[in-house]
Amino acid sequence: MTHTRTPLMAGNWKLNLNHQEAVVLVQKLAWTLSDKRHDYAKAEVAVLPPFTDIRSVQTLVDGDRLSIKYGAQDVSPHESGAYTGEVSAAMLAKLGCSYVVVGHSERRQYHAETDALVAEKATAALKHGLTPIICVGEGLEVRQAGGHVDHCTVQVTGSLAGLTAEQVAGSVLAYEPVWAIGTGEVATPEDAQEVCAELRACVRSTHGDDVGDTVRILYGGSVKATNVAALMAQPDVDGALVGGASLQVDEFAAICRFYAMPVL
Ligand SMILES: O=C(CO)COP(=O)(O)O
Repeated sequence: MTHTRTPLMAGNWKLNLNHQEAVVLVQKLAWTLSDKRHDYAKAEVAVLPPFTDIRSVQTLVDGDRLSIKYGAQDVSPHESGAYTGEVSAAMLAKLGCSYVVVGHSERRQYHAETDALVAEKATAALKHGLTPIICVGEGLEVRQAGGHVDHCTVQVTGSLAGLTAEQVAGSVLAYEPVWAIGTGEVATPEDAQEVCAELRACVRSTHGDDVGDTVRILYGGSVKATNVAALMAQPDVDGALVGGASLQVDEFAAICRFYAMPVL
C-alpha cells in the first residue's frame, strides 16, 4: 500500500525567543514561505515556541490567517489542581495549539521523565485534541554498543502504553538520537531510516498494519537545509524535528521546502 503521510517540518525552539521575537520570526517565516510559494500540502509547517510565546503566536496566526501551525514543548499529565508550574493540555488546546512535544531527550535527561510519564502526557494531549510528538532516541554509548534499535523500540512501546490504535495513528513519533542533537553530528540517512523503519514495524506489530502505515515518524538531530532532502528521501522518514536551524528563518524555510531541493 502506498501511504499518504503528509510530511511535517516542526521547529522546536527550546528555551529561545521571547514573545516579541516569536512574532517577528513567525511573520518572517510566513513571508518567506509565501514568497517561495511553499506548498503546505507537500510539507506541513509547525513552530513549537516556549509557553509564554504561544498566545502571541496564536494572535498572529489567526489574525493573518497563516497556514503555519504551532504547539508547545511539554504538557502536564494532569487536568488541573495543585501542580505548581504545570500547563495543561486543555490550556494548550484553548490557545489553538495543534502539537505538543512529549518525552524530548532533554526532558528525559534533565527532568527524569520516564516512558510511563511520557505515555501519560501523550494521553492527556490526545484527550484534548492535540497531536503529541512523542520523542525517542539513544545516547552515544548505546549507539556504539549497537543497542540503538532495541533501546528505541523499548522506549516507543513504553511511551505508547495505554493508547488506543486510533490514538497512535493520530500521534507523531520522532527519532532523535541524543548524540546528534545540537552537536552538528547528523545521523546518516541510512541511520535515520534504520530506526524509523524499526519504529514503524514495532507500531505495526503492537497496533496493527494500518496504524503503522499511518503514523508519521520524524527524524531530529542537526537537521539543516543541506541534509534534509537526503533524510526525507528515506521511505520511513516523514518529516523533521528541527532545533537550532528552526531559529533561522531562511534556513528553516529551506528545510520546509525540502521537496524543491536536489537529493545530494
Ligand atoms: O532536539 C532537537 C529537536 O527537538 C534537535 O536539535 P538540533 O536540530 O539543534 O540538533
